[in-house]
Amino acid sequence: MKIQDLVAQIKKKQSFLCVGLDTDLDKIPQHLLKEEDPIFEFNKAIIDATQEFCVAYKPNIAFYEVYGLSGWKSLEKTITYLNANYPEQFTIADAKRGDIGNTSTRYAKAFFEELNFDSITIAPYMGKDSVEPFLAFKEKHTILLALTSNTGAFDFQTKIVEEQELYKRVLKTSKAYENAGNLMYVVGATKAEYLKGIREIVPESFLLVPGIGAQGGNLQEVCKYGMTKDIGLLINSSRGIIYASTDTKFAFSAREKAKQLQQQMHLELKQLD
Ligand SMILES: O=C(O)c1cc(=O)[nH]c(=O)n1[C@@H]1O[C@H](COP(=O)(O)O)[C@@H](O)[C@H]1O
Repeated sequence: MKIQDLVAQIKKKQSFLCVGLDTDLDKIPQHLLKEEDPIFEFNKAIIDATQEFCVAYKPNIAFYEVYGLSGWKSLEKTITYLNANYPEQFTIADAKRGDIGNTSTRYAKAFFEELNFDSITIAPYMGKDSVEPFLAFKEKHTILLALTSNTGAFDFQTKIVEEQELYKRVLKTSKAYENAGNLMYVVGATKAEYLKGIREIVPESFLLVPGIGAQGGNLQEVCKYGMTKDIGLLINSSRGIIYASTDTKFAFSAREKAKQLQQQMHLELKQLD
């Protein structure tokens, strides 16, 4: 998907919400466990119930890998369902990959070609030749971890390297990569106060912002410092939406949560007009 198409969807739906499909068999409603593929049935119900209020879905791959072959099948069915029924939705494989060049190319083919995701999350630690194989794919997007939402972010990302915080160096250095136009960045909602400085380096790039809801990040704070004239934000919520309730009304509860967030986003977007 092209960025212009994503921006058009955001404006049309008045939402820059990404729903995280971190689907856990221990947390989904128990009545689904009798289905042949409970993970897919859960995802399908959540997608159908929330799609009106969001513009993106982000399955975190760990939640599928943990179930081996059957988990991969559930993931494949989920992305196929999304692409077939809601092709306007931007899809993110939250896989946090990155390796030497030829290996990165295999990861890119797996998620961009075999599974047909629009984007993938990538760790920048191995540098240019580990990231560029992902950037080589046209109309696909590489979402580089910049400043993450967890406390461990302070172990390395905020440390000074050549007179600058490492996450700022990641932003600056990656801007010079080949096909850098395909880059987006992850910035945790719990680090909203850093967004002003981040926008000085990447004024227009789209940011994937996880960490509202369960992790305590604040949507208004993120918008205040992170929003651009073309919005430039995808705000993710996983547990806060998909486990809003765990009874037979789970899909309706998820829809209500997504709707609440969409309404808050609508208010933020009105300020851009
Ligand atoms: O890349 C991510 O999506 C990510 C980066 C980050 O810094 N923090 C973070 O929480 N995430 C992911 O975003 C999701 C957050 O889930 P909730 O806290 O349940 O909304 C999980 O899938 C995390 O793996």
